[in-house]
Amino acid sequence: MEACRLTATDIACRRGDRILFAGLSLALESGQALQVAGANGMGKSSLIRILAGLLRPFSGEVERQGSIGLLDEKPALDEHQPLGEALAFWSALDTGSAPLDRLGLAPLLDVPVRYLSTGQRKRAAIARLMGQEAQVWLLDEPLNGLDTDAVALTEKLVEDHCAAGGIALIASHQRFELKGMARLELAEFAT
Ligand SMILES: Nc1ncnc2c1ncn2[C@@H]1O[C@H](COP(=O)(O)OP(=O)(O)OP(=O)(O)O)[C@@H](O)[C@H]1O
Repeated sequence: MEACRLTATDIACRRGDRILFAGLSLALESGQALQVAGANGMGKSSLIRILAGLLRPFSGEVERQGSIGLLDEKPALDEHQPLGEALAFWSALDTGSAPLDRLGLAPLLDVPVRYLSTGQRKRAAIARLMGQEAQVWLLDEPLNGLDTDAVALTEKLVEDHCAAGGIALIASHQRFELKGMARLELAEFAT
């Protein structure tokens, strides 16, 4: 994997008329992972969106080197299509292949996306992320709805991604097991 980098310098986030956090800086290089922790409403999803380039920071700068893969609560999969076809739309464009068997999705390919359970939906979103082969993973609550086996698998996939030279930033209030992962407490930047 080509070298990648994600930096945020002195960023602040405004939502409505509130500044949620300010003075936040981070720098991630190839192979590194960071967990962003914080209570509900602290601004974890907003930070992920700023880092992804989907939301402008109120102040400060973000620099990205490498392709971005975003996993959030809205998988970009057509709700009206069977899972297999919804994933096939992306696999025609993506470079990688999704590990459908490992993610327990193989028996679900005929099921319309809208009928998938919360955990199945999350697994499908992870499958798409894997197929995308992006260098920088921005994961918003990646463990939500997953059972114990799927949690362990997701942690392993992130570990492998970083071992291959990728970056992972994980916004979650849940514990995410990854050796050597740094942790950022959003509360320390709350205004
Ligand atoms: N478009 C918006 N306009 C105004 N306020 C917003 C907007 N989007 C989010 N907010 C507010 O910004 C705050 C932070 O939201 P955000 O989703 O980033 O928090 P979070 O830490 O991810 O929360 P959770 O753990 O509950 O998912 C919340 O108070 C939310 O209501």
